[in-house]
Amino acid sequence: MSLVDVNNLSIIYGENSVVSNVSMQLKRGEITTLIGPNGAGKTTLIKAILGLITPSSGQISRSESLQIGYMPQKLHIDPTFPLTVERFLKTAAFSSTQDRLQALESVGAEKLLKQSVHSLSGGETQRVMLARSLLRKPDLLVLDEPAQGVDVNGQIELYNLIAQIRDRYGCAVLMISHDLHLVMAATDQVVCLNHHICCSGHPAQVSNDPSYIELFGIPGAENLAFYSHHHNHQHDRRGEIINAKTDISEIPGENHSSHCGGDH
Ligand SMILES: Nc1ncnc2c1ncn2[C@@H]1O[C@H](COP(=O)(O)OP(=O)(O)OP(=O)(O)O)[C@@H](O)[C@H]1O
Repeated sequence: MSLVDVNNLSIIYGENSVVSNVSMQLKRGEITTLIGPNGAGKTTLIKAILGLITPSSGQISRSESLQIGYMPQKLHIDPTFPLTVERFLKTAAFSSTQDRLQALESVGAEKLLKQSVHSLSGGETQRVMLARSLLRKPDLLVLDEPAQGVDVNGQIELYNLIAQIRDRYGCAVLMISHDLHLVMAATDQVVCLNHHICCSGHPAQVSNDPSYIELFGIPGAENLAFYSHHHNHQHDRRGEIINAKTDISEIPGENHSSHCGGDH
């Protein structure tokens, strides 16, 4: 059974159709990644799922007493405001010392408890924000570009960590990412959004193809996978559909944008 069921959702701002006819399901134990170009409507869709935006049409059904943990894109804290990680965690939800330590321990950051949030590295900040979102013991964890400001090695660690959290808490995870290839390391369902859903699918078998590893020659290349999907249209630069075609299956190593014609 789904935790969240999105049905024919559309969100229109003025004359701008930002999210158009989107249907998707979020299930316990599954990691879903939203990919798509800037301005494609990813954050808007997430806000609607969080209940922060009323859809123009369509429905979002949430399972009863659904607990959602949300990790925003950025931490906005006045740099002159003294704040330890412990105090920052206390602002999230009612939690005991043990809860806070356990959340930090889940993200491998227990040693940061007494440290100032202003002195954290990019990767440490993301871990602490992740720990904060875990304090509500969420059924659904929503992460808006969790790997922002984290270097490539840190990103691989972060995605592995998210997969571990999914296993440990048994929650569903919905995240936005711009890095298709790294995200493949820890995703069950990929949804490619360009206002409407262009394509969606499961990551396929991890590729051992030498040319694939050569193409993405980074640490953790063995984690890279590709996914297959059908894409039956092209977009112009603004994301408008300009040419509906018969189904095309992507092949390993082929660039998604070669089919899309858009810049995603
Ligand atoms: N409250 C609003 N009123 C009017 N337009 C909005 C509003 N919120 C978002 N938009 C517009 O909707 C479009 C989609 O924005 P959104 O932030 O959802 O995109 P995104 O896919 O998350 O982009 P990015 O990858 O750049 O973060 C943008 O053109 C944005 O300007």
